[in-house]
Amino acid sequence: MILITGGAGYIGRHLVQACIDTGQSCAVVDDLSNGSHDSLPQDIPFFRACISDGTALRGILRSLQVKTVVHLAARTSVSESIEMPMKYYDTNVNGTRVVATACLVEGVSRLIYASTAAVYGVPATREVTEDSPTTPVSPYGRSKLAAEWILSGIAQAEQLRTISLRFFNVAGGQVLNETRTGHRAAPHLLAAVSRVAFGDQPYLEIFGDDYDTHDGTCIRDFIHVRDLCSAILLASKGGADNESRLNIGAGHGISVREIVSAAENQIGARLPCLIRPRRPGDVASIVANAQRLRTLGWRPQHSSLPDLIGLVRDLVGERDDNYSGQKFVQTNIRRPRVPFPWHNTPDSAASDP
Ligand SMILES: NC(=O)c1ccc[n+]([C@@H]2O[C@H](COP(=O)([O-])OP(=O)(O)OC[C@H]3O[C@@H](n4cnc5c(N)ncnc54)[C@H](O)[C@@H]3O)[C@@H](O)[C@H]2O)c1
Ligand SMILES: O=c1ccn([C@@H]2O[C@H](COP(=O)(O)OP(=O)(O)O[C@H]3O[C@H](CO)[C@H](O)[C@H](O)[C@H]3O)[C@@H](O)[C@H]2O)c(=O)[nH]1
Repeated sequence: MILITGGAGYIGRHLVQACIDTGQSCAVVDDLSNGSHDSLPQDIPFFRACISDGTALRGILRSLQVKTVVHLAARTSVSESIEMPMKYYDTNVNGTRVVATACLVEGVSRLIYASTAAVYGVPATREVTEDSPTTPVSPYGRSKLAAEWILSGIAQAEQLRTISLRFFNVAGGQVLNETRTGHRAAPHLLAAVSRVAFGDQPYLEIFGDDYDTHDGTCIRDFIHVRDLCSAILLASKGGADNESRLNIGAGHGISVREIVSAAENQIGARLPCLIRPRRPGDVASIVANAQRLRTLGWRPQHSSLPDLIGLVRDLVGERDDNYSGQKFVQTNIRRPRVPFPWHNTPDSAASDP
């Protein structure tokens, strides 16, 4: 039995589905601060609790005889962490300490921790390996790294095996109709592109086009959430027990502009875009060296650019209400608020279109 903290969130609900698909039993604990119980199958044991409540956690671990915990619950926005750092240290550092303590007391064998590429900060090399320096530039990244340190310290002293999986930019399978399903609109790039494509958001804000990259926009390593889940399941079955930290990325960099252009090609319409100032906490470029993960037999199956972008169009078909692909394109043709994405002037970018 695997207990997934934060299992009602974006990655969590995909992980629950991956468990079901592979016959792995699982349960979820989540305080629903940014998740939705409705997005989980009814027969998955669900406990509404905060990870900082050690008594509740211990009771859940004991009653289900949990042997593996996948710890996803966290505050996850880089920009929010700059505005509200204590919220991040409370949940991400103290919350992880409480989860680890409960695991130790209840005899859990393996704790798999959702860390992040944000622990590397501004990389000195094009690709980062697990041994690259960790110099996070946001409270989010610092809080996730501090939690990694707690876990590696425990692993050296106690029976609990811990591994930090450093997720790069997870994409795909976003919730549509976010407001209707009670999810907060995800700030991630691919989610925002999908919203603009569906007409749920009037335009895409591109945060900075003056970075030192080939097209001036930031470069990220996007990994499809299904590929991410297969890596988590590999670790949950002991396939990464010799590692203490692992990069989980596809291993290739894609710029914000490349994402937008690929989406435009897929849907046959322009995405209205506005160039905004750089977003605090963003780094110009970060790409995983995922060689260690590959050595364990993992390969990305869904994380190529066409696969990632294909989702935008595929989702149009999934949407059950008024959005056929035809209407979708018309929506964008009829309602462009910015005539040509890349040509807005600094003046026009200063105010909303
Ligand atoms: N999405 C990404 O691109 C990405 C990249 C790197 C790392 N990660 C990490 O993966 C994990 C999951 O991210 P996500 O994108 O699914 O985020 P999410 O916000 O969708 O999911 C997090 C879940 O944790 C729950 N939660 C938050 N605080 C809690 C608390 N105190 N007690 C119990 N539950 C709580 C929320 O309700 C939510 O359901 C996080 O640890 C995040 O740092 C995500
Ligand atoms: O509407 C948007 C959203 C994003 N971006 C840009 O797209 C890139 C990716 O931004 P995301 O918000 O999608 O992702 P981040 O790289 O900021 O962070 C994500 O990946 C990190 C790991 O690399 C963290 O773990 C974090 O939880 C997760 O949000 C950044 O350059 C950002 O400025 C835009 O231009 N417009």
